[in-house]
Formats: sequence, C-alpha cells, structure tokens
Amino acid sequence: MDGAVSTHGNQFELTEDQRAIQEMAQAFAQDRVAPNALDWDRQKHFPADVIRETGPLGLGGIYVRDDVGGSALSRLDAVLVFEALSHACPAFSSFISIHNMAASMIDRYGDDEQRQRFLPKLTSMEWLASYCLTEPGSGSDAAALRTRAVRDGDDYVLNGVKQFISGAGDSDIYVVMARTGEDGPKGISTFVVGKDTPGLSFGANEHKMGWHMQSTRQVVFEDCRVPASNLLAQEGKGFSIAMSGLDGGRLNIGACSLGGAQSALDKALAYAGERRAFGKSIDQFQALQFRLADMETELQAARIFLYTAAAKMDAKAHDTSKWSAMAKRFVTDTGFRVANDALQILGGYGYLHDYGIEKLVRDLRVHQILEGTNEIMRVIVARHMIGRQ
Ligand SMILES: CC(C)(COP(=O)(O)OP(=O)(O)OC[C@H]1O[C@@H](n2cnc3c(N)ncnc32)[C@H](O)[C@@H]1OP(=O)(O)O)[C@@H](O)C(=O)NCCC(=O)NCCSC(=O)C1=CCCCC1
Repeated sequence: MDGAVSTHGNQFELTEDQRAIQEMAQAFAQDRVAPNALDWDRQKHFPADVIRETGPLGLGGIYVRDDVGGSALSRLDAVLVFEALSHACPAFSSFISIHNMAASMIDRYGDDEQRQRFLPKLTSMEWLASYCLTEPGSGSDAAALRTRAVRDGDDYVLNGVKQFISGAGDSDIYVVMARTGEDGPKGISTFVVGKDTPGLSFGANEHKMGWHMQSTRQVVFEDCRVPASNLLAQEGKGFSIAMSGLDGGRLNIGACSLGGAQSALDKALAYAGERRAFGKSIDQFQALQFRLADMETELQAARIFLYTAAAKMDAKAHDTSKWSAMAKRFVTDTGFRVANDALQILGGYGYLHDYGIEKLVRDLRVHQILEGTNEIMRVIVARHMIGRQ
C-alpha cells in the first residue's frame, strides 16, 4: 500500500487556486509523509524535521494574515490541506492543525507587538505550538478549569496542570487558558507561554491507542512566571478565545478524519479487486459491493458537509459554531465507521500493522473524543436550535 492520494471527484466547486493548494499538499503527503507514517507510528517518533518542512510551503499559518508570514488562506483551503495530509497520516496532519489553531488565536486576538513577536517564527515553523485547555478535572466542562494566573507586578504567576496536551514537550509555544478571576467562563484568560519559561514542566508521554507519532503529556505550571505582555486580549476573554479557536479546530479535525477514511477506503477498494475467494475477486460479491457503495456515499456526504461548514466560517455566518459542531460530529463518526469497515474488508490482513488500516482506525477513533466529544457537539447544536447559544 503506497499511500497514493485519491481526489475521488468531489462535487464541491473548487477554484483553480484551491486545486493547486490541494495538489501541493497531496504531493507533500505522498513524498514525505506516506512512506514514513507506519514507522513513526511503530517507533512513536515525533518527526519534527518533516513537520518543519511544511513551514516553507505556507502551512505553518494557513489562515494567519500575511504581514507576519501567514498564508492568509481560507478555512476551506485549510480543510483541503488537512484532508490531503491525512490521507498519508491523520496524526501528522492533526499536529499541523493544532499548530495552526494556536497560531491563528495569536493572530486574531494578539496585539501588533505580540503578533510580530510570535507569528513569524510560528508561520515559518521554526517554532511549533500547542493548545492547553483541558485539565485532569475538567474536559467537557471546560469553564471549570482551575489553573490559576495571579498578577504580580509586570508578570502573571501560573500554577496548575493541563492534561492530554498534544505536542507537549516538543512544542516551543503553549497557548494556555488560566483563571485570573471568578469561577466560570468569565474568569478565564489566555496566555502565550514559551517552553523554556522557568516553572514549566511536562509529564510522561501517555501510552495511547493511536496518534503515536505525537506526544501527549501533562503540562505543569509551578510558580511559572509569564510576562503580562503575553496575555492575549484582556483578562476574562480567555473562554471565548478558546471556544472560537475550537470552532476552526473542529473543522480541521473533521478534515483529518475525512482524509484518513478516504485512505482506508482506497486501500479496501484496491484489496477487494485483487483478493480472490470462491473463484472470483471479492469485489464481485454483492454484499461487498453494497458495503463499498455505502462507504463511498457516506464519505462524499461528509465531504460536502465539511466543505459547506468551512465555507460558512469563511463567510462569517452567524451560526458558524453550530455548523462546525455538526460537521465535527458527523464527519468524525462517518470517518471512523468507514475506516473500520475498510479493516473488515481486508479480513485478517486488515488487523496487521503493515497494511496500514489498523493504524487509521486507531488514529481516527480519538477524533470522536477530542476538541470536544461528539456528545458535546450535540449539546452545542441543540443549544443553537432551541435558542440558547
Ligand atoms: C459548549 C461548552 C460545553 C459550553 O460551556 P458553558 O455552558 O460553560 O459555556 P457557555 O455558556 O456556552 O459560554 C460561556 C461564554 O463563552 C462564549 N462562547 C461560547 N462558545 C463560544 C464560541 N464558539 N465562540 C466565542 N464565544 C463563545 C459565550 O457566548 C459565553 O459568553 P457570554 O456569556 O455570552 O458573554 C464548552 O465548554 C465546550 O465546548 N466544551 C468542550 C471543551 C472542548 O472542546 N475541549 C477540547 C479541548 S482541546 C482538545 O481536545 C485538543 C485535542 C487535540 C489537540 C488540540 C486540542
């Protein structure tokens, strides 16, 4: 299985520029990611060098403004990139997506000085970035976070623990939500913290089911002194900043599921044409044809849905958060189902690491949990429907 990229003729009208972006990301995925993805997974290797190669391609700040080195592209453009990269490795693609989410939060909410200080190195990928919201005692109920930041002269002093942080220990920059005021969402603020800040440390790398090529650790703050000039926007704005970052991140994660599931379907289709049983190739059996047809149909529906949600965000539609949540839920559930069905088509071979499908299933499973569980996505959608936003 060579990880060849299929565009599978989606019906969404893409511009010539968008096709060029898509082809650039597909070529990079095929040349630099696909040949290594299984090794990275097996060795739990974080390929910082290959990740950094995406900087000069403009993927370090895909939707960051261009005065600080960003590519100033659209959310739909970004979705095309993450979909293409995920065809080779969803875990690789999702790290680039997290980095972009963090960079775009600094671009959107930072002042000029902060943008100039952090973004050129983030967009070039000289620095990598992580996003720190979840804590050991608060996941879905994000506004219950307890990491505290107390103002002391020209600094804030941070104490607390962040949990399940992707890229922790490898990233250079951490965008951290911490409590500066009252309980609940209005007491939360956002800080940019450099890796070398005294008082910042990292836990052990978690043993996970998938996403092996990126580390997941606790981030620990012990009297960690951060300059007040690293506060994004104003005190109390942190929850909204975190949520609006996730509105975009959820589209990206949907794209990572889409690309991974397409890769699994492509592998299953190729296998079904080659594998013979009872005197014919197994793709001649109607039971398998029906399954393939359902996988193709559901994946194309997910693709159109995701592209539509991205276009809504580009158009700054008032119900962007609802569309992001719907797309994240629908595409990640569909992607996992399709990848799991693909594994079934390969039978015993699907269960072997070398065929690449069990890795896709493991990688895609977590997309139904992170960046807001799919249950929380339903909460967000329902609140919009009944008028409680
Ligand atoms: C939806 C949710 C459950 C909502 O909470 P509540 O009911 O406490 O808060 P509520 O009353 O809804 O709102 C408070 C204020 O906040 C504003 N705001 C909300 N959404 C948004 C938004 N989308 N944009 C801007 N502002 C927003 C809201 O307007 C309100 O302010 P206001 O009072 O009006 O001034 C929220 O907590 C959530 O979503 N959890 C999932 C966390 C979750 O997703 N982690 C994932 C962690 S990250 C992760 O998993 C990663 C994994 C891999 C790597 C990257 C990260």
